[in-house]
Amino acid sequence: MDTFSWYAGENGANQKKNKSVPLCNLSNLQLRFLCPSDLEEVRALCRDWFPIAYPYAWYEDITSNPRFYSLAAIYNGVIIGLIVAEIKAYCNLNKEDRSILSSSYGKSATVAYMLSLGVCEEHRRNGIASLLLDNLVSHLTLSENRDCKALFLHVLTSNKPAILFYENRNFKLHSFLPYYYSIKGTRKDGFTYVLYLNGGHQPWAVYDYVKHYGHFLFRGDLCRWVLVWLRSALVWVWPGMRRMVVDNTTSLVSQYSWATKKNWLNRWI
Ligand SMILES: CC(=O)SCCNC(=O)CCNC(=O)[C@H](O)C(C)(C)COP(=O)(O)OP(=O)(O)OC[C@H]1O[C@@H](n2cnc3c(N)ncnc32)[C@H](O)[C@@H]1OP(=O)(O)O
Repeated sequence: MDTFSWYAGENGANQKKNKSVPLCNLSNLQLRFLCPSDLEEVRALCRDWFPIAYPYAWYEDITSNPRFYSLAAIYNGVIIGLIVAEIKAYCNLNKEDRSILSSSYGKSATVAYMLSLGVCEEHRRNGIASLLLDNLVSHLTLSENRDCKALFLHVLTSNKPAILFYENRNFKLHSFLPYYYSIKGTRKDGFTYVLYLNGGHQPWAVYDYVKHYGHFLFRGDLCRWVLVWLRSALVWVWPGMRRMVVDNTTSLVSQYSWATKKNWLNRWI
């Protein structure tokens, strides 16, 4: 049976140094949605995994309300991991989360918020969180969820294993949230991480506009459009010019395209 050594991160409470633990056999692992009878088991796990105390109503919600995508990994009949997410209308997001998505998606856009992801300590670094996340992402990329443009979450800046996990899974750091959490009366900083889905992207910055329109100009589209527009204007002013203008602009356009391509080839080959 394979073994591994725990990584010693800064957040030492959850990790054991150089302790070998057995990998669980993924073929004995089952995935199923949470149900109301899981409430106490889930509550005990979350108390163990997270420093934040959730109210009882939160556990009732995630174990019974179909609005939540609450998926559990079960091993030998016991919950060893779970992921909880919710799809929200973009316009209902809190102020600090609004900058996640470009406003160009309009009012129909939705985003998924990951409330929780956790795996029992003895089963970590075994691909279980990845499996749960893959399931969630598959669900969010179904055609019925194509309006869902991003999956985002908040994480404590001190939670190195989780940050490494999300970065390893292509989440991008979106923002720093100073004093976002209140843990046992102490304020702690958070990060927002985002994974864009279904063609979603963040609002464009100056660099993105320069890149987009630079590419547009380089392709010569703008130049071609100006020539076509000039041709139409001339033909409208003086219909007798038609034959001459059409011939000249056609050759101009093709000369321009060839010159651009040649320039490109000279520069890069
Ligand atoms: C929205 C939120 O809930 S944020 C809070 C996240 N949850 C928690 O902090 C609860 C406590 N932590 C955990 O439950 C787990 O450590 C999790 C959920 C962060 C990761 O679960 P795991 O099942 O261990 O993840 P998985 O095995 O799929 O890890 C995949 C990758 O994540 C990264 N990773 C995960 N844990 C670590 C770690 N301790 N050290 C370094 N990298 C890590 C690695 O890149 C790893 O790939 P590798 O094993 O090939 O190096």
